[in-house]
Amino acid sequence: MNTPDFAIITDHLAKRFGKATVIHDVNLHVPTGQVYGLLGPNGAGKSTTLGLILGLLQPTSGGVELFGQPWRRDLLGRVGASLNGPAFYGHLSAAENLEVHARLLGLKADVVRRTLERVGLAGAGGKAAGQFSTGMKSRLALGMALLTEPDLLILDEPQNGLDPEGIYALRQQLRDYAGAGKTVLISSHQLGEVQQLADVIGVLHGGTLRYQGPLAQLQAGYDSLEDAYFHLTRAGQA
Ligand SMILES: Nc1ncnc2c1ncn2[C@@H]1O[C@H](COP(=O)(O)OP(=O)(O)OP(=O)(O)O)[C@@H](O)[C@H]1O
Repeated sequence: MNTPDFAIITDHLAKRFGKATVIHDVNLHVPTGQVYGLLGPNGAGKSTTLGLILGLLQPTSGGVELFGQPWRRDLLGRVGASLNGPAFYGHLSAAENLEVHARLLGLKADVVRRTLERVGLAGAGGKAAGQFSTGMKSRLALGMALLTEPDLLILDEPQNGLDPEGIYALRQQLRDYAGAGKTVLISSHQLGEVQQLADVIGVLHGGTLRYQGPLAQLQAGYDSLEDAYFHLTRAGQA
C-alpha cells in the first residue's frame, strides 16, 4: 500500500459556535513522516482545529482526510492524541493508569514498563497521578498517546509544565518518532520550541491559517522568526 503524502488534510474546514465563526476555511496539509507545528496566540483556534481533526467536534463546513481517506472513526485506531490535558484516574499511579489503557486496547503488559521509561516516569513509583506536577501529568498524557505506537500523534501544547530536561527529551522523542516515518502534529505558542522541533509550521490567527510551509520560508525577509510571527499575527488586527 502506498503511503499518502499527507497524514492529515483539512479541506476548507470551518467551525462556528453560535454566531462566532472561530475556524475559517482552514486547509491544513500535514506531511507524512514530519513534525508539523501549529502555532498561534491564545484563542487562535489551535485546540478547536485539533478537536475537529479528532472528531471531537463536528465541522460547520469542510472536511478532514486522515491517511489519504475521508475521515472515519475507525481511522482513529491509527492515531494517538492528547488534548485538553490528560484524562487519567487521579487515584491510580502512572503505571496503573497506563495498564488500564493498555488492557482496554488489548496491548501486551510489557508496553507499560517501556512507555514509563520512554516518557521519564519510571521513577514515579506508586504516587497517585492526581498528585503529579503539571510536567508529570504532561509526561503521562504523552505516554497514553504513545501506547499503541500510532502512525499519527496529535498533541495539544505538549511542552506545558515540562522542565528544560523534559522539553529536551520530548523534542528528541518527537524528532525520533518522525524519523521512524510517523507523523506528529503539535500545537504550541512557544515559538522557540517549535523552531527547534518542527519541519513544517502553520500559523493560525483569528481562526485563519496565515502561513503554512517550512520555517525557513516564513523567516525569509525578517530578522527573526519572532518578527515574522508577529507580522502575521498582528496584521489585520483592529
Ligand atoms: N465550546 C466553545 N463554545 C464557544 N466558543 C468556543 C468554544 N471552544 C472554543 N471557543 C472559542 O474559539 C476560539 C478558539 O479557541 P481555541 O481553544 O481553539 O484556541 P487556542 O488557539 O487553542 O487557544 P489557547 O492557546 O489559549 O489554548 C476562542 O475564541 C474560544 O473562546
